Amino acid sequence: MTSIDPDEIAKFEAMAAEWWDPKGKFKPLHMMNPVRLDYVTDQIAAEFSCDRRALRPFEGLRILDIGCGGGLIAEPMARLGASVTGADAAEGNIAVARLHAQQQGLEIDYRAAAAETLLAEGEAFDVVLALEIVEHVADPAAFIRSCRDLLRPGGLAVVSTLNRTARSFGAAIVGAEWIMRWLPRGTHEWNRFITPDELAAMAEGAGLQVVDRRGMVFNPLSWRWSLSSRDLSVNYALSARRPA
Ligand SMILES: C[S@@+](CC[C@H](N)C(=O)[O-])C[C@H]1O[C@@H](n2cnc3c(N)ncnc32)[C@H](O)[C@@H]1O
Ligand SMILES: [Mg+2]
Repeated sequence: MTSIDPDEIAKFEAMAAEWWDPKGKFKPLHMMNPVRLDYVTDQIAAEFSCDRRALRPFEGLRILDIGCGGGLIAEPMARLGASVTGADAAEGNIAVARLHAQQQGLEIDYRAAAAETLLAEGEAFDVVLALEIVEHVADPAAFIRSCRDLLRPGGLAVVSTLNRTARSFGAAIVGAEWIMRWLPRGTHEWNRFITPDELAAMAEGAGLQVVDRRGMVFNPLSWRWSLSSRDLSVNYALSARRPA
């Protein structure tokens, strides 16, 4: 089994140099990053009863960021004290991520690998982050099962992706690719987007307990992102626990 879809990896290889350019092709991820980080941090802190006021609240936690890209989330996780492994199937991304972490003086274990490769190596983590990757893998349900297997019992998975709605077509394809041209045309394929119910069913099918679902909403008037428990129509995240 491989979760790798070669055409998808090629798209990301071609954009690798732009990961840390906030005005480049990953502008949407940079814009969304603070709100995403808030969500991920809250979920992890709640699940593992971390002391949010501590200097390094995630000290002692082993976090895997699967499909880490340039490390936009792996880096803040390391700053919060976690021991972070970042894996991506695109080697160019890993080269960029390694160099950037080094420049920041951060120690992150970066690997050019898919989830299955880490599994074969017998790795297990307290937290698996799979942000904006399920819509790019070959078989999302099988990928979620690999994420489960990479969690130790009692571990937490946080998955974020795009819902498959008329609004997500308008925002992610027409808005971000055709009008704003933030992303090259064809970066996203709408029919690969996954609804929250479908993602929850995949998680439950893998034996995970869904603990939270949250929308990440962009307001074009204030140009701001916020979290919402009601509006999951475009971007959203789901957290699920592997039972102990
Ligand atoms: C949209 S990017 C998201 C990057 C990062 N998670 C973030 O949100 O900032 C998706 C990433 O997943 C990677 N990817 C796609 N399929 C993968 C697979 N099967 N195994 C590992 N990485 C994969 C791509 O190379 C790309 O870097
Ligand atoms: Mg995406």
